[in-house]
Amino acid sequence: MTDRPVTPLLDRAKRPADLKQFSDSELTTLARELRQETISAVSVTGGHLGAGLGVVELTVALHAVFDTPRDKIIWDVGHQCYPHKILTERRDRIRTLRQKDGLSGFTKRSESPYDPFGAAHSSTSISAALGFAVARDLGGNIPEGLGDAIAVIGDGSISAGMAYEAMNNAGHLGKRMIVILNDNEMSIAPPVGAMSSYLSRLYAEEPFQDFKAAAKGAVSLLPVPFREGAKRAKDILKGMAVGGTLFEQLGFSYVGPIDGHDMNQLLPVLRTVKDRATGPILIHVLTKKGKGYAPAEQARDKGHGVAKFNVVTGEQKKAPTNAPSYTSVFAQSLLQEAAEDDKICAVTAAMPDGTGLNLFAERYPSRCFDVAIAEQHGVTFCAALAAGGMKPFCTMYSTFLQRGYDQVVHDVAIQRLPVRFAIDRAGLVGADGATHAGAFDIAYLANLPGFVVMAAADEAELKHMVATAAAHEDGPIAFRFPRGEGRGVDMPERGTPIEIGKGRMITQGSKVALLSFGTRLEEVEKAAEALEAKGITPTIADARFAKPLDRDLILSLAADHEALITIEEGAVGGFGSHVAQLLAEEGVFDEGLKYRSMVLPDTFIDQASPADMYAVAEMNAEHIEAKVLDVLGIASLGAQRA
Ligand SMILES: Cc1ncc(C[n+]2csc(CCOP(=O)(O)OP(=O)(O)O)c2C)c(N)n1
Ligand SMILES: CC(=O)[C@@H](O)[C@H](O)COP(=O)(O)O
Ligand SMILES: [Mg+2]
Repeated sequence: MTDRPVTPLLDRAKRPADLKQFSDSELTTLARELRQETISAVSVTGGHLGAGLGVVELTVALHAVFDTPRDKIIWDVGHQCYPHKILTERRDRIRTLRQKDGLSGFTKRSESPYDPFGAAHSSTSISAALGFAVARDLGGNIPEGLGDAIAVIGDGSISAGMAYEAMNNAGHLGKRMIVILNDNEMSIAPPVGAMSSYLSRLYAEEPFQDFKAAAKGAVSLLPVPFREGAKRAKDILKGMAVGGTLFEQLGFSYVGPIDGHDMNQLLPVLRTVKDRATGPILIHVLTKKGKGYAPAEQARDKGHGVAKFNVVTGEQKKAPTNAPSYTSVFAQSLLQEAAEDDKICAVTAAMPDGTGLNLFAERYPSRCFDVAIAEQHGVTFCAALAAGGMKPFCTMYSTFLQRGYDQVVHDVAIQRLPVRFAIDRAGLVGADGATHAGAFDIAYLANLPGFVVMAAADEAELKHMVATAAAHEDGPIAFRFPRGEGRGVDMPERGTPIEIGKGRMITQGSKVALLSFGTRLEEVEKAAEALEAKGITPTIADARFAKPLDRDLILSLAADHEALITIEEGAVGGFGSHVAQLLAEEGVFDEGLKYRSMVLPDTFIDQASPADMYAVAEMNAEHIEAKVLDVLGIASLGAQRA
């Protein structure tokens, strides 16, 4: 059902400045309409539903109290920004969210001046807010002006080191800035870790103890009705009652916790903070992820990420699948390996479901670790697990592993520790767009001495690579695989370790060799079929390894063919570059080999379906076919004839 909700007040709110004309009770009604509009929009696009629903009142209150875009609202991760987009002159395009040529599912500077800082990876917002605050105080000059800087960060995202690095710096600098801690007691999964327990303690029912001490602090920031209302004061002072919050010790004034769905609390607190803040302030806001939409509230993940759905029933329209997902093949294969080897353990950074490790956690709870959003820690933790004789599988999305890169180099690679990196979401991922593309891991891992880097061409290969990684003890090893379902190939009962550095021939042809690394192999095979019809039979090989390269395979392909083309789902500097280096060093170019390397282009590709994104990258079957014709000079002959 895609009927639009009736939204008379929202229809009048063309831009945030219009909110200034509304009374507080109208703002409450406006929030109700905004929630309905958000649900309606996501029902036709799919996307991150629960987080946005949880911040509807907060979004309205922030835009009503502050003056955006002069004041900067910086949404951490940005997955909760759909209501913000609706209020900031993008309502007309809200039903294009996450679609090709549509609105991004995250905040994006190039999209709107109301998005002062882009995001999608978590825990950057406090650093960004501090940067804006300092730029303001140093006289920075931008067209929208520089006013208040407000970071809105979730209880899941505040687990990451960056947030503490930023608070440490902000508390020291003492600049006026605002951090809103949006505490819904959820990450994607229920949050884990001591910090999460600490936040819960801040609002647990504890007896009110020390009004006097508290009165010196945050309470003086609050408006009179708040100071006088014993119940509210009690609520707000609970943080003080447990002896001064961590945030205060870091130099922030702490206000809260307040009910983030109650405009009568949000508006006065924000107004007072706006009027009186002199230094860094943290406002602790309690919200419910998925608030106001029963199917989201009741879902295990609180509607974190949904497909298109029926608004009335909440039923999601998931596309039928013909093959298991790569993630599930990985997860099942790891379970098989772990059943045979009690040293195998698994680490995720707040993505238990996305990586399939929820299954591992169920079966082997003592060997599975959700370290929260803390990729840097997760990698070093794995390094030491390996140093301690365990066999850790550090299971992360390619894009999030980027955050742990120094740890990969310094703690894993230099010490030659056998950490197994299971890299999910390799290549272009679709609706999450450029921020989530797994574009760089081949390049950033294959340049590290001693690393083994593999890519699975299909789900059976993935199974073998899990077995290979489990068996590999001589230093770090990584294997990558994409988002989505496999090819539907026959699957072995168990994976068998592959010889390190050995690729495989797929078909023997002549003239041109196509050397694939990863799941573009399917497109290569489609291209070969089309080429057959033109009388060209390419040789096809699956490299399996970007490091160590299968020198014999590559040099023999080079020797036996007029042209060699590599293809990989990664940026320049990866597999193809290593092949080119080998060929150059071996003098193969001196003999006249025609060499081409198909990699992701040197641009960030916006969201679309993966196939459409690969079309932009010119890496689908038709592009491979065209590349072959071009390198053999056949396309140009055709062009001359035309
Ligand atoms: C560095 C990084 N790691 C992992 C993720 C995946 N991720 C996106 S949102 C999210 C949960 C965030 O929880 P929280 O900040 O509490 O926001 P909520 O969804 O509860 O509103 C995670 C783990 C990410 N975006 N960035
Ligand atoms: C916002 C975020 O980073 C995650 O929610 C991400 O969108 C999940 O991606 P998958 O859907 O591929 O698990
Ligand atoms: Mg949360």
